Amino acid sequence: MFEFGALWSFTSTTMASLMFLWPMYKQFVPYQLRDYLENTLQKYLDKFFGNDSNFVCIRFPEYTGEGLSKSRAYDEIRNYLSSISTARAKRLKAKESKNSKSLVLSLDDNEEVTVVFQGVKVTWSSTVGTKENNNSFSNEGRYLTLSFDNQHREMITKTYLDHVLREGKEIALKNRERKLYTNNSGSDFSSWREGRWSNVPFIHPATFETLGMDLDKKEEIKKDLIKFTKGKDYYRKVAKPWKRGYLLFGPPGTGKSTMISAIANFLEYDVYDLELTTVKDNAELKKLMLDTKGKSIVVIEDIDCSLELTGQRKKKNEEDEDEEDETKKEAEKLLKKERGEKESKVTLSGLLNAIDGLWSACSDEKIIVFTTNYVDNLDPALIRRGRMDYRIEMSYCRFEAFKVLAKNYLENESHDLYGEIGRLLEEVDISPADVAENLMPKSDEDDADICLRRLVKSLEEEKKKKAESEARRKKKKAEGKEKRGETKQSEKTPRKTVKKI
Ligand SMILES: Nc1ncnc2c1ncn2[C@@H]1O[C@H](COP(=O)(O)OP(=O)(O)OP(=O)(O)O)[C@@H](O)[C@H]1O
Ligand SMILES: [Mg+2]
Repeated sequence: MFEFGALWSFTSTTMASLMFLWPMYKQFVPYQLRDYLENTLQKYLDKFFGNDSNFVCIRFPEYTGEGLSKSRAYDEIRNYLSSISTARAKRLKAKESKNSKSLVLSLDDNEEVTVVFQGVKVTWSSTVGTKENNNSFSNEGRYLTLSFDNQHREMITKTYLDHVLREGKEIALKNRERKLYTNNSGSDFSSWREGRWSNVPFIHPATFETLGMDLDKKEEIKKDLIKFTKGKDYYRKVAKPWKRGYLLFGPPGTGKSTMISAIANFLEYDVYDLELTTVKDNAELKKLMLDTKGKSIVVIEDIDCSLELTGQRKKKNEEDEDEEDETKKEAEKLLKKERGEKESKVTLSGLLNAIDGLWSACSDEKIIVFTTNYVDNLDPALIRRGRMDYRIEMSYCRFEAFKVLAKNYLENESHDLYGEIGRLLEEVDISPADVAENLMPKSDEDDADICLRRLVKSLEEEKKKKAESEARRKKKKAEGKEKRGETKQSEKTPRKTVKKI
């Protein structure tokens, strides 16, 4: 009885002291010493209970063994842990993201978090090495440790670690600052310093919601894009590189460039704006393409003006018509030579190879976009299916597109003038850019009513112009007919005379 009482009083005193001392220990003992003490204690306890063979630890140092290069695996695991820690860890570390959009939370140093994966419990801990080796030159500076029961070794080292790295990579892609790249010209001084592409943050605000176009067409495009992004296995199955070509064509100001930004924002892709005229030759073009990363859009704007990509295949009779143009182009070439500018030697076949030659399988998930005002001017080989898989015609502004623009610019969804505007838009070909210009308030006094009236006025003017030009065209045609009639008559007369003779 006495012994039980003594044991009880010893246990309760020890527990009370521990409860009292624990917070002080946590607060006052430096974490390096705590780390050491806890690890040693753990080792003895494991030995005592015969547990030491059951636990496996994998250490992931921040720096790789090779000099100062940062370990990619460490970064990916940290990304993976950031979302888990935010929900579960007691101590977190906050850092401002690169684009300062938000704070990024991660597991604090010397803190741990437990994760259950497929029913198996694993523990991640984040450690800062001891003082002697805690410097930037040491591989032991900071590291993450994964510990788990030995019986799950196979599953954790294969399935779970794969899952962690994949998730980490995806999180990094989501959090990254998106870029707009442009190619440096070969002769540019900066090209060898900065690489083939220069970049700036991509911050264009266009989205599919703000894009004025036929709603069904918009939905169709979005569906196609989503299908593409989920198509990794499909493309592998059909043995095709994971890429898709879009051809955007239509008159100026109909939203082709805006559509590219909307696609980039929708898919969260980078954009490579390729200026073909500054690419020296086919070899450089190939290198540029090889230097692009996945999850990106490679854009060649105004492809019909970029290079003479149709020249070699022109029919004979067209060549005569273009003789005058040729002379002009020759003069321009000479002028360029005099100025020391280099002529691009990229050819159609070079471009075709760069788009879907062997290189295209080198990086995944890439969209190639061509834009043009004159689709008929392009060589059929350049825009055949398989190369340009999806053709999108950006057309003049009709009522549905107008409603989107009115909502964007005026925050207006209905008005008495909508009926009249709808009718006029069916009769007149006006670009969304022109409609947008009319809808944009020019002063603080400009309200929706004033802007819509201004639009009606310019639509009516367009209608009048169209009627006038139609009348002129008809008149010309009639005059032409008349002339031809006269000529024929005058041609016929001598023939008849000849016959008579
Ligand atoms: N469909 C549209 N929806 C919303 N805004 C548009 C649309 N089309 C044009 N705009 C507006 O007009 C401006 C010019 O459009 P954009 O540059 O996209 O036309 P584009 O078709 O690329 O013209 P170009 O053939 O001359 O390059 C844009 O900044 C945008 O504000
Ligand atoms: Mg454009």
